[in-house]
Amino acid sequence: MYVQNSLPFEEETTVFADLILPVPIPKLFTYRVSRAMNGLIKVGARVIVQFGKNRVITAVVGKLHNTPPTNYQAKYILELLDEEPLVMASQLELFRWMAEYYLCTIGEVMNVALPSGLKITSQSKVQYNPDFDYAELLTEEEVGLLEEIKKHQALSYEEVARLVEDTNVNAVIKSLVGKRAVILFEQVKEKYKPKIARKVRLTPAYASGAALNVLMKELEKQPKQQEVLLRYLSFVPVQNNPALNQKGLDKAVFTQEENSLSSSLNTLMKHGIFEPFEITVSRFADIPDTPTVEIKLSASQQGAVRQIQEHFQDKEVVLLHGITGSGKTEVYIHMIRQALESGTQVLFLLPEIALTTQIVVRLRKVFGDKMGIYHSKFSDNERVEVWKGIIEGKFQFVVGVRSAVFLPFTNLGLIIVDEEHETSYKQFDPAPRYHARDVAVVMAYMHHGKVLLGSATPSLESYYHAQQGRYGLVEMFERYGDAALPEFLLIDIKLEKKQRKMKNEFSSVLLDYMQYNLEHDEQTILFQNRRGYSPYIQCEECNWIAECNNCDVSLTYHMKVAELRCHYCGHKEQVPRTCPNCGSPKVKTMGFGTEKIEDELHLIYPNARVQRMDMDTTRAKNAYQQIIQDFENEQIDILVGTQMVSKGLDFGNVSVVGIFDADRMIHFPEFRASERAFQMLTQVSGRAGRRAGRPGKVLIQTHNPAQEILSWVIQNDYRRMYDTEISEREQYNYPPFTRLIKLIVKHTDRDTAQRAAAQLAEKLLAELGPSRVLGPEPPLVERVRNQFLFEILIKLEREKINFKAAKSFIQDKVTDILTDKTLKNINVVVDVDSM
Ligand SMILES: Nc1ncnc2c1ncn2[C@@H]1O[C@H](COP(=O)(O)OP(=O)(O)OP(=O)(O)O)[C@@H](O)[C@H]1O
Ligand SMILES: [Zn+2]
Repeated sequence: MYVQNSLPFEEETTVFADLILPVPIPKLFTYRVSRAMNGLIKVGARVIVQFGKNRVITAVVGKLHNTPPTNYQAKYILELLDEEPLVMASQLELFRWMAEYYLCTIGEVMNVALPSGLKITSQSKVQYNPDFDYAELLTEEEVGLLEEIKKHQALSYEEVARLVEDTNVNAVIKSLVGKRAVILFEQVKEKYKPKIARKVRLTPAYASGAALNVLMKELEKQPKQQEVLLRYLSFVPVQNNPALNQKGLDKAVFTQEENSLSSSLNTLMKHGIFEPFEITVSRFADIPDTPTVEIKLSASQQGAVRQIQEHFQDKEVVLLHGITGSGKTEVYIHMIRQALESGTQVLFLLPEIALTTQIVVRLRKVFGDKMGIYHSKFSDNERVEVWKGIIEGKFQFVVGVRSAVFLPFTNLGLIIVDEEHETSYKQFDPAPRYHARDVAVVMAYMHHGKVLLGSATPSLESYYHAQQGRYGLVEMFERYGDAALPEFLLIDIKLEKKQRKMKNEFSSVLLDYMQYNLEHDEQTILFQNRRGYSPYIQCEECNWIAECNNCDVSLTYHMKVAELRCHYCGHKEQVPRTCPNCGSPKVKTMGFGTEKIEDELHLIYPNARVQRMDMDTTRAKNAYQQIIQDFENEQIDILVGTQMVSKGLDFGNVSVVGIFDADRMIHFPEFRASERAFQMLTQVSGRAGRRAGRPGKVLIQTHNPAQEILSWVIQNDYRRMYDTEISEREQYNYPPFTRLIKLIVKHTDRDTAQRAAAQLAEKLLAELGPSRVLGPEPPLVERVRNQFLFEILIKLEREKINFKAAKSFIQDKVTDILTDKTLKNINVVVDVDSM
């Protein structure tokens, strides 16, 4: 199936290479291969080329041939970076598919696929320093900028200039460099550097018991040098076991302190007693690597494994629907083992947030350092290590977030997608706007491998495919061990308010349960899917609300930093002391987020150990991990958080889960709202009572306890939710019965945006008909970062429509708009399978 790696070249022929350049232009570029490079260059290798007047960029060889381009003179490739392909033929095939399916260019796919450490650039770039751990040193502006840099992996000076408000870009960058938050790249060079540890050891002449005794005597007159030797021996007991000397000791042991011993160590090295050496260390060393623990599957888990295997006989994909705490992870582990034993590679996908200590540690215990980890919180260097490790055969098995689908697998036997319903599997920006679960299915097909999707609350799409017989379905309806599902209490806060029983955001019932938990050393999780202190501030006199300058959205009040912040563009400003509109001092915070709940908890329970977990408290590299660990060690009584607390966490001592503001999730104006609310409520509830003998309680605060969806959650009745929702989807032509393509038209001028969107919609409508084209309409937030948005939603039936042809038609119409001279600077985002 895969193309041959390199052409057998005759001496005389001129060789050309079609290159994949990281640019959004939908074609490959032909460059000329020099004689010297001729026999060496291979498809999938990286090369450096000049592109345009003064850009030097990294490209990947897509094809080798002997046909010169007809309409331009091919430039020479400047440099060949790899002797062996860095991008496998199987990846190229997948990337081509992604570009075609998601309506973007293969260059854009490549750009996202390659860790930036494998890319080279001639411009000065600022890159996030992954080892930076001192967020508290930064000003607010720097924090915002750093977030952007992190998001884009690296930014050029110009890009940074566009992001900072005051004109002094240099000063900001200089400060960030000074604080070691970012790294500057000036020249053309590879960014990846292996991590080196500097070590010292005794030279062979001294590495035995007898020689050491002599040496000890000799050093009696040099107490400092003797101290070096003694310290070395205390860590590396060479007297008892001379072989230990080989591994040596970190040099830092002698140099890192106030009265450092480095000069004495240097003297000893000069005299040939100690010798320095270096080793390359893996960057994953800090994740524990404990020996294998044997796990016995329960009867229900064994049953699930057997059924999955049976389905795999004739199905490519199996959906494992197992309730929260049913022990899906152990089932995965079993399947992974089998696949590895049969000699294939395995990929385990996890949603962004859940990939932390807990599950990784569980997998590490079983698979040790044969397992690679691919995560956005890891540094670029670490990602390069995984990439190369897969090619070298060091990692047969990789656990990773959505971008792990880009890794250089050649022989995938099994892909597991845990929490397959998670929306974070869908990438929104930049292109390719792919869904990692769907890509996994295609990928497995290309590799002749299998896919196991798992969830306690499957997406409607996957469950539908299972109902249709396209996927195998395996279900587990009991928790592991004798743990029971939690009991639910619906708290009518309308009633409590009337009876004046509420204490700020807390119902009396919730307070009672938390009190009980505090007294009995049991833990509580509180869930509010909104960060910050309050979502807006308002003037009591004139009703003025603080809004963002750049976006049509209210500013969130953050108490700890005493600021108003825009959650769409990152804009920040001071909190006004008086209303800017009428001058009244009665400006009040309205609504509540996690920060307010945390704050109130401190007042209500001054002695309780309260921790908040949301995007604001988990920015630093290890913050998330630390919170999880503290909670696991029961050093936290109450954990307050956004959806971060709802995902896959497994704690034994949580007996109460409290949910605020359930109504807002349920009534969100979006066709997936019921499905999402059900998933979110079920998942967060599932964190309670996960061990036998310790039943859990879930308290849901709502204005309307009679809502149907709450009864589904309480009865853990996924099927009822599914049946109700699926019939609505069918009736109104929504997925899984249709495929959605969302077009977002953007412009800084509202009229231009609207005009362009209307034009585009009209053209689409003429061909596709009114039942398939909705809009244009402004989205919930009409303006973001000073761009006005209009959305067009296209619904294409699964069966009736030729998806490929329809997409190509849509792409054409989009190109028309983008190239329309009367619509300067218009931007259109094309989002296939939009969520
Ligand atoms: N066979 C087993 N032997 C010992 N412990 C097990 C076994 N199976 C599951 N467990 C334990 O039961 C608990 C729940 O399992 P697990 O976390 O895999 O559930 P899950 O199905 O992934 O739930 P969720 O969907 O809520 O994340 C874990 O603490 C796990 O270690
Ligand atoms: Zn904004």
